[in-house]
Amino acid sequence: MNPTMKIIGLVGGVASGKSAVAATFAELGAAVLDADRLAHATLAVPEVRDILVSRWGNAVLDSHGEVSRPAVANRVFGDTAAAAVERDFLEKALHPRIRQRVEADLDRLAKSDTKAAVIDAPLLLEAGWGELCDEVIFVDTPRKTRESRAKRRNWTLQEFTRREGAQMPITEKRAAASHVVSNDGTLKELNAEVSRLWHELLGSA
Ligand SMILES: CC(C)(COP(=O)(O)OP(=O)(O)OC[C@H]1O[C@@H](n2cnc3c(N)ncnc32)[C@H](O)[C@@H]1O)[C@@H](O)C(=O)NCCC(=O)NCCS
Ligand SMILES: Nc1ncnc2c1ncn2[C@@H]1O[C@H](COP(=O)(O)OP(=O)(O)OP(=O)(O)O)[C@@H](O)[C@H]1O
Repeated sequence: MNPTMKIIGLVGGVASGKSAVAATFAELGAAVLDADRLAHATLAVPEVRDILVSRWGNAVLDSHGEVSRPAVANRVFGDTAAAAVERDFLEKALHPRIRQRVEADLDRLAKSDTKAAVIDAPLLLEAGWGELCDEVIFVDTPRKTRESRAKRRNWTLQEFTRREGAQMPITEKRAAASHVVSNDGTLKELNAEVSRLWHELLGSA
């Protein structure tokens, strides 16, 4: 057993750089649990696919019969009450299953000599997973910088705004965090800041 393993959650706005921070923690020796990837794997579970088809029909499947993420995104993001209802449905189907996977990974890691596990989950606080964490780091990046970085994903400003609007307000995420990392500079500067924080959190462990 490894009772000293630290569990670190990452929060921040859309395209704030949570995955970039997680990548630096991984280089320093942390294990990273990527909730977006776990969500994608969960969408591929047949039972989940059937739940989504029962609500949205076959239009939500791609030509291979797999759940089409763009089709789902179109139904759940948006500032209408109807989109919020569909998003709630999706999250009720996915979040308990993703959490199970996160907890199973944490149990496995706690039995290894891993010093820290990092949970990279855009909805960490909204989903109530903050309670799994010893520390929560807010990745602080101005909105304009995030918008321009999100363009590299071929997201329009509208797509950015739709997703950001479906999340907890930035000020609340920041207030809930135990630490803040600024990501308005270069990746090199970010790496240096994350390294400093790693040593602060883990000491000589
Ligand atoms: C809606 C889906 C199919 C869209 O897939 P797509 O490939 O376009 O986006 P991807 O999953 O890579 O997410 C990219 C970003 O969108 C935002 N986002 C994703 N899901 C949500 C959500 N439910 N609410 C608000 N923002 C979200 C996050 O900032 C995330 O980092 C997918 O995001 C999904 O299944 N979401 C529900 C599960 C979930 O809540 N995931 C977040 C991790 S817990
Ligand atoms: N300091 C930086 N300088 C330049 N590009 C950066 C920097 N930090 C992150 N990026 C880039 O910005 C984009 C968004 O970063 P990243 O994917 O880490 O954000 P995220 O918070 O995980 O996003 P989301 O939760 O929306 O998926 C990526 O293309 C990443 O390479």
